Amino acid sequence: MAADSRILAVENLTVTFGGVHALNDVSFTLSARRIAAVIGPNGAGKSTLFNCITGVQRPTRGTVTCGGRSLLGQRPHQIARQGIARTFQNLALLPESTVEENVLLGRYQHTRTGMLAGMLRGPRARREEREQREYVGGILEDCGLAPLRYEEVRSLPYGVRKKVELARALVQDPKLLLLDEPMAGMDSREKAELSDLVLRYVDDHDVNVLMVEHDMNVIMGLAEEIVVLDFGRKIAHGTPGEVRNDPLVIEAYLGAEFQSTEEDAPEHELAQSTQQTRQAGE
Ligand SMILES: Nc1ncnc2c1ncn2[C@@H]1O[C@H](COP(=O)(O)OP(=O)(O)OP(=O)(O)O)[C@@H](O)[C@H]1O
Repeated sequence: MAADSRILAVENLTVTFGGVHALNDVSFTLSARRIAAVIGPNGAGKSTLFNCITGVQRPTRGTVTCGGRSLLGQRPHQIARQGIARTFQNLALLPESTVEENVLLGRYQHTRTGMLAGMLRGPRARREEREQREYVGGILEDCGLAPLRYEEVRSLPYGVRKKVELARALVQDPKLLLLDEPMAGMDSREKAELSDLVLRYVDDHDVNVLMVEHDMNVIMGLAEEIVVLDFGRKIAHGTPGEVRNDPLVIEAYLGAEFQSTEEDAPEHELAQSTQQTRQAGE
């Protein structure tokens, strides 16, 4: 085992904007479990947490380490190179480029030939470009996007664009994948498809996922571990069963709807379908 195998450790993380504590002394460690979630009401600090992990936001105080290595002071592209990939709450795609072109952008840190060689299109650059397109083709296939490879992103429905953004994160071959509201704006069929895709990907790759998502059916079906934020503070961290029965979480966010009597028994259609997929893969 490596000296520090913890995939992500957040310690005393604090971010202050003027008088507002977007994050207030938040600490947690993700380790063995593969899919984790951060939940909480609007303004709880979820996006700020993602911004700190990806180097977009410098914390006022505290540390973030991945695999034992501090991420503080690193630029977003340096953090991406360490295997941390992210999707955004609001799509960050190039609408006038094709699906393939958008997803290829995710491969840039895996290319060896530089920009100049690429522009001059020497044989090495051409070979590398072919390899990258093949790699991207495989992920597009996995994501069900292969038939749309040469379509411009702006012509696609919102749910499909969310998938394109996920594909762009997956081609980075990340060890930590941060998904910021990946299911927002999707219908229940699209959510079930995307949940299955995430589960399959996690089963087939050495990757940990941390997601922010408001749909509790999705969270309860996918996450093995949940961190709950409220007004910038961590109010709970545990399994779905623990979190949904936590009085603080019920009061701040969930209400009584997700309370359960039977640990880890999914009550919802999507949770059942994703759990079945997971069991089938075991
Ligand atoms: N750049 C900023 N400047 C000032 N305040 C900010 C900034 N970014 C976030 N905040 C504030 O910090 C708090 C946490 O915001 P954040 O976006 O992290 O919450 P969130 O949990 O992601 O919310 P949502 O679920 O609505 O996306 C909020 O009060 C927000 O208004």
